[in-house]
Order: sequence, then C-alpha cells, then structure tokens
Amino acid sequence: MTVEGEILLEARSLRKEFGGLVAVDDVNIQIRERTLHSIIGPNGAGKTTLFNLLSGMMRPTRGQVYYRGRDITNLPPHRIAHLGIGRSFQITNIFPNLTVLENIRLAAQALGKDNFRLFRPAGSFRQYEEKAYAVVKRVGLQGREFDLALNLPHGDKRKLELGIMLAGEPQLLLLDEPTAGMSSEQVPALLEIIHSIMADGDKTIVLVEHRMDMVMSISDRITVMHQGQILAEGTPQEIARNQTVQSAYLGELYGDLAADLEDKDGQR
Ligand SMILES: Nc1ncnc2c1ncn2[C@@H]1O[C@H](COP(=O)(O)OP(=O)(O)OP(=O)(O)O)[C@@H](O)[C@H]1O
Repeated sequence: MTVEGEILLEARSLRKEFGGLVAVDDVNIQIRERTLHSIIGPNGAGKTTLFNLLSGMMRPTRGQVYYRGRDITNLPPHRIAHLGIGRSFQITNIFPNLTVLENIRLAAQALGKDNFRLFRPAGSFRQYEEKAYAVVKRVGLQGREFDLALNLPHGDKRKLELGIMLAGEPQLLLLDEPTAGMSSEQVPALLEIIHSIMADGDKTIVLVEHRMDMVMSISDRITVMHQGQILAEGTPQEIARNQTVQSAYLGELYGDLAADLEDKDGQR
C-alpha cells in the first residue's frame, strides 16, 4: 500500500478550448506525492489535452497548474522538465540513429550542468555513461545497449522512451499510454518497470491508459474523464462500483471488473 503524501501537482479550473470545442472543461485535479494516479475515459474525453496542459506543452485557455504549490501555468516545457516533471512523448523524443545507450546518456547529460560545454572532463562523461548503464538495466534493455534505436522492436522502443525519461530523474512521470501498440505479451515487462519505479518510494506517476485490467491493478487512484470533465474520482474499487461511471464508460466491462475486485478484496 502506498503512503500518500502532500499534493504534488494540482490543476485548478483548467480549461482548453479549440475553436468552439471544449476539450478540457474547468478541470480540478490533485495528484498526491508517491501515488500512481490514472486518468481514464473514452476516446476524445480530453486526457491527452490535460497531459499537454500539465506538462506545459499547451497553454490553457484559462485556469492554473501548480507543482509543489508553485504556479507553473505559463512556464515553457523545458523549465517544467527541470522542476522534475517528466513526460512521455510516444517515441518522438528518441534519436533513431543513436544507440540505446547514447539516447539515454544524452538525456542524463541534458539534466547535468555541463551539457553545453565543448570540452567536458572525461570524469563527467564516465559518470553519465555509468548512469546510462544503470537506466538501461532498469528498463530491461540489457543486451540492446549498442543497438540503434531505429532497429528496436516496438515494445523495446517504449522501454527506451521510459529510460530517456528516467535518465532525467523526474519526481513526477506523466505517462501517456505507455502500452500503446504493445502486444499483450509485452505488457507485463512494462508493468514490472512501472512497479519498480513506484517501489523507489519517492516517485509519482500520472498514467493515461486504455488497458482497464492494468489500470485497475496498479492504480492508487483513478480519475474518470468524460467530455472534458471529471466524472468521478476514487480508488479502483470505488470507480468499478460507481454507477455513473458504469453507465457512461465501463458499461459491460463492469461485470468482469467488479468480480475481479471482489476476488482481490477477498484475498486481502
Ligand atoms: N490540437 C487540437 N485541435 C483541435 N481539436 C483538438 C486538438 N487536440 C485535441 N482536440 C480535440 O479535443 C478533444 C479531446 O481530445 P484528446 O486527444 O485530449 O482526448 P483523449 O481523451 O486523449 O482521447 P484518446 O483516448 O482518443 O487519445 C477531442 O474532441 C479532440 O478531437
């Protein structure tokens, strides 16, 4: 059981309009430290837009985002990243012609203070290399260190993406569908990595994910979005039993989920 901490990230009356369309409709959400907080909802519910607002990739129409109590609403994405918020970009931040190790080492160097110095001391290079190796191991890419990123199978690309993020030492990880495009056989390895990140005891993860079994099994809290608004929030058990959620979203899935959760409750 995770020990919940202070509020790490908070959105207040956060709104994003695209022309006449309200993608995020005055959303209030609080993410507590050391929790795995999932955001679910049907296609077009506004989950990715919310992520873009939280990570500074998009400016809200109105409303605020606070990180550790500090207003970060209009900070550029790189400043937000330096505060300790990492965000997955669904593969686009991978350099395809660099190796796995180089990709991760660059991300580690980008965090360091001497990334723009032309003549770096050899010691600091070694330090980044060592850190990169540790991350490679962490995301289960041992044996693939010297493969070009472009040659990795899809599941390994997703692991590399996580590795690049971890090399930046974020306190908060925003993961947008980390299992997208993965086969069911590849999912457990990714789940294990997510579990190990949470086991560090100092990390917080916000996860957008469509695989309901995964969301229900790993989340501490779940927020359900629907048409840009928050429909419900609670523990996986509360969400699975929530009547409004059932009719709006979970539908026929509910029967299986409720049975699963009853089983888990019974085993505790
Ligand atoms: N850049 C954009 N310009 C115009 N409309 C957009 C833009 N981005 C998102 N939208 C619209 O905003 C709404 C919310 O989209 P968003 O991608 O945030 O939903 P989502 O919950 O992440 O969906 P999915 O699960 O399909 O990824 C949708 O109606 C979408 O078409």
